[in-house]
Amino acid sequence: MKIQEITPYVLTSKEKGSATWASMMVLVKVVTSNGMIGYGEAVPTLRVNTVFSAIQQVSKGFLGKDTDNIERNYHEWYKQDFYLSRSFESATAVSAIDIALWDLVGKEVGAPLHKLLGGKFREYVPVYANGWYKDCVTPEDFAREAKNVTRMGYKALKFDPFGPYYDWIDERGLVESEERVKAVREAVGDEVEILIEHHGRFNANSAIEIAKRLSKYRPLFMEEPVHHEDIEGYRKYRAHTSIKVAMGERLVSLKETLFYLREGLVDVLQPDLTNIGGVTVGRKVVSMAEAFDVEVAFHNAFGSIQNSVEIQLASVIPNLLLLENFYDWFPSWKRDLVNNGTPVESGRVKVPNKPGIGVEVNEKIIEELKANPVPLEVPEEPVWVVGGTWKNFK
Ligand SMILES: O=C(O)[C@H](O)[C@@H](O)[C@H](O)[C@H](O)CO
Ligand SMILES: [Mg+2]
Repeated sequence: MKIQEITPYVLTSKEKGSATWASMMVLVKVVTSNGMIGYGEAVPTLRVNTVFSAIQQVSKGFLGKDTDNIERNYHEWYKQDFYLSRSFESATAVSAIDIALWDLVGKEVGAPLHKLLGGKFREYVPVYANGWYKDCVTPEDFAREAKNVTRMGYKALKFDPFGPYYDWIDERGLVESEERVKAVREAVGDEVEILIEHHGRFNANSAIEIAKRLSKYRPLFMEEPVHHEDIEGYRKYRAHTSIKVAMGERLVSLKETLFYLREGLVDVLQPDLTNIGGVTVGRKVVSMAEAFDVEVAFHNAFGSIQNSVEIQLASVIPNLLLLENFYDWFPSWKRDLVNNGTPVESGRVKVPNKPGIGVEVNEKIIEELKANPVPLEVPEEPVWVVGGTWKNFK
C-alpha cells in the first residue's frame, strides 16, 4: 500500500485533564492509496504548534512510500533529517507516523500488533495509576485519593509529592513531601506499590536527601530524580542511594538509550513510543534493556492511541514491569475517541485482539474536537504538573 495522505490533528475540549498537556492530543491520520486508515499519536507539551508543523514537514518524507517498508521508511527519515537525534519535534512526528504505519500493516493483514511482534507474553498488562491526585495538597488529600485508587483495583500508583520545589529542596519541603508519602503508604497498605515521580527537577544533593527521607516507605522506584541531562547528577545519585531509578520518557533514540543503560544509570526504563521512534525503535529499545537486565515501565501520559499501541508492545515483552495508565483520569473524550475501550480491571488491562493497534477510532470525536494549533499560555504551574499540586500545604 502506498502512503497517500498524512494529516495531523490537534484535539482539545473545555473538559480539563489531570494536567494542562493531558487536556490535549496530537493525532496523526495516515491514509493509503487503497483507502485504508491508520492512526498514530505525537506528544503535545508546550510544543503543540511546532509538533503540528513538524508532522507536516516529516510527512513530506513519507508520502508515496510503501507501508510494507516500515523499517526502511524510518531509516530514510533518519538519513534526511540530520538533527533527528537532537529534535524532540522531529522525533515525535516520525514516531506518530511510524505508529500509524504499524496500525495500517496490522489492519491490512488482519492481525493485532502483538501477533506481528512475536506473540503475547501475557493476556493482561499490569498498570499503575497516574493523574489521580489532581488538586491534592495536604497529606489527607493524597491519602483520600490514594485510597480511592486502590478501591478501583489498582495495585500500584505514582505521584509527585514535592509541590512547588524545583532544583533544590529545604527542610520544610522534605518534611512536607515525607508527610504526603507517609500518608499514602498508610492509606494503601503494604501491598500496593508506590512510585515516586520527581519530574527530573532536582540537583543531586537535594535528590539524595529526598531518597534518605523516603526510602523507608519502600517506593518501587524513584523516577527522574535529577534533571534529564544531568549525567553527573545521576552518577552521584547512584553512588549515594540504593533505591531503584526509573527514567526514559524524554529519550528520543536507540543509541541515546544505550548510553544510560551502559552507564548503569537506570533500573527501570520508561520509553515512550510517541517520541522514541514509534514501534520501530521502541521494540529495539526494550530488547536492549532486556539484555541489560533492565525492566520496562512505558511512559504513557498523553492519549488513547499512545495507550493502545503501548498495551500492544507491553503484551509481548518478557521484561515488562508495569505500564503507566491515565485512562481513568483522561478527559472523557479521550476514552470516547476509541470505540473499543481498554478499561483497567484489578490493576490490569486485557490485551485487545483487534487488528493493528487493537482499537478503532471514532472519527466523529475528531470532527467535533479538532482545533487550530495555537501557542499555549505559560502559567505559573508548569504544564507537566498534575493540576493544582504546585503548592505548599503549610
Ligand atoms: O511520568 C510521567 O507521566 C510524566 O513525567 C508526566 O507526563 C506527568 O506525570 C504528567 O505531567 C502528568 O500529566
Ligand atoms: Mg515522569
